[in-house]
Amino acid sequence: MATLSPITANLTWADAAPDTNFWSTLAQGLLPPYVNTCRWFAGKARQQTGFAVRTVHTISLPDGDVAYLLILEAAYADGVPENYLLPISFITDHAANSLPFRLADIPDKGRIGEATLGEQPGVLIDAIYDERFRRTLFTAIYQNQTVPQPNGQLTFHRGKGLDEGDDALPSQVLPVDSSNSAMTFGDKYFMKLYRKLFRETNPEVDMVAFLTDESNFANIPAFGGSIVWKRDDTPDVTLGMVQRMVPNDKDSWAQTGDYLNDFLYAVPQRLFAIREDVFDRVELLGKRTGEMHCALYKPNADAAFAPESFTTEYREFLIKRFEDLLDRRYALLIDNYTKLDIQAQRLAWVFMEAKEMIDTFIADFRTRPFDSLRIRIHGDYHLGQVLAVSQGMNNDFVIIDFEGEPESSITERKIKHSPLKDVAGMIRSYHYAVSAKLFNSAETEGLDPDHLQRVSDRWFYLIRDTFLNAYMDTFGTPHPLFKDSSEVNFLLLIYLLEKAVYELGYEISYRPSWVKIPLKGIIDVIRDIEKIRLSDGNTIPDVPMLQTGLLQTRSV
Ligand SMILES: Nc1ncnc2c1ncn2[C@@H]1O[C@H](COP(=O)(O)OP(=O)(O)O)[C@@H](O)[C@H]1O
Ligand SMILES: O=P(O)(O)O[C@H]1O[C@H](CO)[C@@H](O[C@H]2O[C@H](CO)[C@@H](O)[C@H](O)[C@H]2O)[C@H](O)[C@H]1O
Repeated sequence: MATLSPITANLTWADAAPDTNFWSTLAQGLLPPYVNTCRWFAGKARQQTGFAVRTVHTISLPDGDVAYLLILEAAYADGVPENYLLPISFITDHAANSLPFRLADIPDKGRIGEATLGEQPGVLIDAIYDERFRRTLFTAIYQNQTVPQPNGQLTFHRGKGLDEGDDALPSQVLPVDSSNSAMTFGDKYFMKLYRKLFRETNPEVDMVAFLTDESNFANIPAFGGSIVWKRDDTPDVTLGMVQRMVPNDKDSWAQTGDYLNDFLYAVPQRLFAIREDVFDRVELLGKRTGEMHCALYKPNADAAFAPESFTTEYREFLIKRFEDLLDRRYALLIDNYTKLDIQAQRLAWVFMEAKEMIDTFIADFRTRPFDSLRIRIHGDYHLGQVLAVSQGMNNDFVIIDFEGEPESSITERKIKHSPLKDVAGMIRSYHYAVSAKLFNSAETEGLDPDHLQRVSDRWFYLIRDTFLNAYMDTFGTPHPLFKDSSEVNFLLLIYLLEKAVYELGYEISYRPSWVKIPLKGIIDVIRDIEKIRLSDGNTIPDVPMLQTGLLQTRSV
């Protein structure tokens, strides 16, 4: 908890909702330092100019107390402000012992700060750690409630995946650190509260509904309901979603980490060891990824999901977005350059020096003929988005988190792309997995970094090609979505580069010690672009395969 002086106000917590002075004191005092410690807050690396509580929704708790759903605006020196959802409860010292949960169990990251309100000392907490608040949200969904608020209404919608009789399940907060907050109910349901908010419905709800209702895709959790803030003449804002809980051993990031342990232990002995079942798992994930894209490819679907070609509009959108992303990343790198270690600084230089070449490569995308198709995709596909399931599904995978890239606007997240963007996401993730393991483990301390890099690359290329081959095999020929291997390779390079450049910002903002991983990913693509660059530098007639050449001989 931030060690700031407690705030004091004359009002009682129950009367706080309309008191703008109180919220403004909070937004200028306790909230900024607190929010800056939260994993879900994406503005840490930006120059913040202030916070403001824009809306306060009241949630009445079963014992007569209240919690509030704050819409907190974060403003920056550059760019538009962002809005975040912050549920908040006030636990008085007096009431602390009679609650259905123990204050001592709330982790520091859930404690906003001390306050004395109406002469009652206590602590302000993130309400997800308040069992009464969690229960109230779930009951409201179960009962399809609509709760009027001074600014619109909160609509709780119950989906098909929620069973009768499940209205009073014990709940807990999942200890995962990610862009949103996760809670579970009776180990049967999973609720996600979205943190960064947009003036539009969240694409995750559309995607989950389409994959369940239109395609019967079995490898996602069934839809259990949603929480939406509705106002007249303003687009709906999705605040949360419930899905069936998938009993999973771990996500594929953790599972790949386990497999990599075996690999890691062999490295100091100069052994290159990958178990056969690692390849089986990677192949299965390639197949499930292909099946997810088949399920999203419905030639007769309505406009939101119908396949589209590589129109000029899309190309211009992608180019503009990429150029903006690059500009922001170069600026972010310059601002944070001195905080990087020497190795990261070297990689950052190579990236900055390749700017012109990258610009030319992107520009080629403007005019290059493309006959491949675009569809709705997962959008933020990586190993952490795939749960490894053993119970009932026989060591299979379940794909989650269809929210898209946290940094993109919601409108952008609904734009159709080549599914190779997801494929690139997973390839990047394998690169992350091996890099994080080999370069951050005690077992490899003191080993020659160049040797480690070679070993890491070898693992990565083998796994990447195994994944790609299994993915491609899922569709049969001719491929419904990709015209030929040259288009596949060009698109993969462009999406790999875009993803790694995106990740660079993610790491600078959230995990500065991992910045080297996406930088290395960027440099790898730059090397591939260098290979295919023609002396006249204008167009690339045929794009050869990345590194190992497996795709080159494949027909698609
Ligand atoms: N349906 C589910 N069943 C069980 N666990 C889940 C489910 N959905 C998500 N999780 C767990 O919660 C974590 C966060 O969920 P995710 O959808 O990725 O949220 P975020 O948008 O915050 O990244 C996942 O990594 C996974 O461990
Ligand atoms: O919070 P989300 O799951 O929506 O996604 C964000 O966080 C991810 C990290 O948790 C981030 O993924 C990056 O790190 C992963 C390892 O932790 C790695 O597997 C991914 O390849 C890498 O992109 C993701 O980019 C971000 O959007």
